[in-house]
Amino acid sequence: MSDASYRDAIFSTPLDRVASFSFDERVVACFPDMIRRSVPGYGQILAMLGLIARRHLRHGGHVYDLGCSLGAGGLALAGRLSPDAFRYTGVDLSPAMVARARQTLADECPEHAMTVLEGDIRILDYRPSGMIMLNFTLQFLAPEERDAVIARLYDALEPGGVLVLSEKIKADDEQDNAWLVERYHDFKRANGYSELEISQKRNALENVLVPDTLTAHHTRLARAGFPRSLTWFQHLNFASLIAFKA
Ligand SMILES: C[S@@+](CC[C@H](N)C(=O)[O-])C[C@H]1O[C@@H](n2cnc3c(N)ncnc32)[C@H](O)[C@@H]1O
Ligand SMILES: O=C(O)C(=O)C[C@]1(C(=O)O)C=C[C@@H](O)C=C1
Repeated sequence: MSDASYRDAIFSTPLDRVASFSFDERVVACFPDMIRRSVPGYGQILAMLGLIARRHLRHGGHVYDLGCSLGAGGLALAGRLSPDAFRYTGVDLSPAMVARARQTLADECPEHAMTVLEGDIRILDYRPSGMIMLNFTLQFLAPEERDAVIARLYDALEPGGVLVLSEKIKADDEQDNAWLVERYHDFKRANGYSELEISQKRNALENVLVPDTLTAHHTRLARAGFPRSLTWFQHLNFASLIAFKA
């Protein structure tokens, strides 16, 4: 890999005031390590994206990766599909993420048609697409903004198109939710995060990453017009859904 990646130590020292989490230069520099150690099943979800595209995307179809960060979704597709099989557009609001994603995709898959736009998925002028990936991004939008974005993605999808939506989730039942969150913290401990890192990150994400329940996600997808959606992956309080446009 051309992009140096550092171990995530952002919340490892006591901070007087824990600022709200943001995708700044410091997060970008350690992002591959952070997401791998913080999202249960992240690698498994990425590994399936190419297989889903092979089944659902017509040859040469267009794919969006919204909130693409360093372009991991694009790399996953390029690993499974030939250059003529798809065109990829990653979109991210963070200039530091966009710069690194462009460099990584150019270095790692020079033969593929990969574009990365700096933009806001809430106001993007979407082009018709066969597949849209929204991996751990919707959770960062204000809850009242989520319906409108999903409705616009439904409109952008071509007939037969699919939306892959991966999210941190909340369980419907409070007791179930507490168990999942406790085991999620065990997962983080097992991946080398300290108590201080876990609690400071939790504070930084408060009101920034607001998870929905799976029920809320499926209901929203139906409201936007998707006739069918299912949860195809769940590991603790992280899940991935797929929604089909008729
Ligand atoms: C957890 S990361 C996504 C991880 C990435 N999809 C992956 O698979 O590696 C969330 C990303 O969403 C981006 N983001 C948040 N709000 C956004 C918005 N309104 N428009 C575009 N990108 C946004 C952030 O800058 C960040 O890079
Ligand atoms: O660390 C956490 O508590 C998380 O929720 C993980 C999570 C995410 O789900 O997006 C939060 C922020 C970073 O983008 C990477 C991973």
